[in-house]
Amino acid sequence: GSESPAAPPTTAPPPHVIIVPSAGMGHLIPLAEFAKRLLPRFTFTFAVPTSGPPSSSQRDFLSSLPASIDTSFLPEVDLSDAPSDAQIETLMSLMVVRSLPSLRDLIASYSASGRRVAALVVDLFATDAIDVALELGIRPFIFFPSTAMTLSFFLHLEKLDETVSCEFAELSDPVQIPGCIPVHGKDLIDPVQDRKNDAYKWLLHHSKRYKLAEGVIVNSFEGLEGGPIRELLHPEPGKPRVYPVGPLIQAGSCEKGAAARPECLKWLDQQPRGSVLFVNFGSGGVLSTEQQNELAGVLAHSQQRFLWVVRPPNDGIANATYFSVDGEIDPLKLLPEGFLEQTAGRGLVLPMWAPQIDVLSHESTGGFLTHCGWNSTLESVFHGVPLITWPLYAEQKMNAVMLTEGLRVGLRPSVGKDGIIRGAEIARVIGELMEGEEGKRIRSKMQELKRAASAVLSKDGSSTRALEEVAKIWESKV
Ligand SMILES: O=c1ccn([C@@H]2O[C@H](COP(=O)(O)OP(=O)(O)O[C@H]3O[C@H](CO)[C@@H](O)[C@H](O)[C@H]3O)[C@@H](O)[C@H]2O)c(=O)[nH]1
Repeated sequence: GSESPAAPPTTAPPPHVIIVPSAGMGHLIPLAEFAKRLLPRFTFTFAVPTSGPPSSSQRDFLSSLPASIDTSFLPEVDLSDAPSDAQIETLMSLMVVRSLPSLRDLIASYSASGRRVAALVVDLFATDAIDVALELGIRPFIFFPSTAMTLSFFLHLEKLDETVSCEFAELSDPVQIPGCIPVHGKDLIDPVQDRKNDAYKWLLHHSKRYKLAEGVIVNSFEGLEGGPIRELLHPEPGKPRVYPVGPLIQAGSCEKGAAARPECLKWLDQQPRGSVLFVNFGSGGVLSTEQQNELAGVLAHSQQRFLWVVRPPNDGIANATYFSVDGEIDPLKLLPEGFLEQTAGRGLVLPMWAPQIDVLSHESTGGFLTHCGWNSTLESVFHGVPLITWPLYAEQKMNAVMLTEGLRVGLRPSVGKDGIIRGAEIARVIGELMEGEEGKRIRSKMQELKRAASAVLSKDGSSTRALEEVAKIWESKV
């Protein structure tokens, strides 16, 4: 009897992919959607750099993901030496750089256990992690959670830096980003507004490193951003390959009729079709006290139905709740006196957070006053909701320019000389969007984009094909 039973067929585990996000829900959410689309062909680990305990929103979100997308919070790094006025891009970048040794250990532990690590996906401010991938023979990819326009700007920044000597906001002519509508320097992304600041140096540093990646995955599609995407897809030496895979957005979580359906959705069920204005400034956006009161005044004195996610105002920084939305103050207490009584029934205020996808996909929602974060924008496009663009920070002003002057799917209120959008102007754009002729035109243009968004995600759509190309590369051995 030399015959031994045949070994049972073993299926090799799927290749593994490590994802390095930089801080903030706006970066985690699209990365997770991206990973979900590639199950079960790959398994994933989020290797999350930290500088303190992760926020509960971050934890809850990561632990709600399918089992084959797991999380490893990298050991806390110390950022206490960073200047107290360090900008968010500086902090995010430092956090990644200081987490590289533990990232290297984590990847090595996978390789040592015989798992093939097929790719390292880093997000826009985590390009330093590319060095670890190159060192360990793993394919480096960048996931760009923002617009193709911003990506085009990143790739063009080195040249701008060499040719422009003043601050960009001082340029009299608008800046021409390849493939994009012209933008005034003051509308470019925040970290380039002060070229002496470390945030600018970091951005320039990252932008020069994009060519080290084997590919850049961007959460957009040609029907939305034809100009920059055609430009980005055009091969040129020193330019990374770009894969437009968007819109990657979350699906709603609250079934109609479900027992645990949140109150705000039950309230929406009672409202007329397309009648409610949804007001929300992303995962971290806050208004100044004066600005918040101005908005509250309009909502209190108009007849407009609304659903408003209210945060404690902040007079210093517009992204005050970015790293955490675990607030201690009840923001409803900070609204102008009498606001809740005046708007009862017609309006609903939610402290801190809303099930945004469920709100945007609800038929009662007829408009979205947004800070123009790219996820919020894509979610609105996907559900065909027209916009009032109210950019606050990061690349949001660029997004607003694209949405209002380029695509014309939103109205942008003008900001006064003192930096405040006054009540009359707020009332004008709300009235125009919800009732006016321009609003009708915007609504129908948004419906066109909505159809284009589902087409690119269909079986033969361009985003499905781009995603498939990425998967094929990862499945092939280095
Ligand atoms: O009450 C809320 C608030 C937010 N969200 C979700 O959180 C995400 C927010 O993302 P986004 O709209 O992109 O805003 P930010 O969190 O501000 O995103 C950061 O990251 C984006 C992608 O890079 C950039 O476009 C933004 O400018 C930047 O601030 C979206 O999926 C929302 O649906 C909720 O579900 N409920």
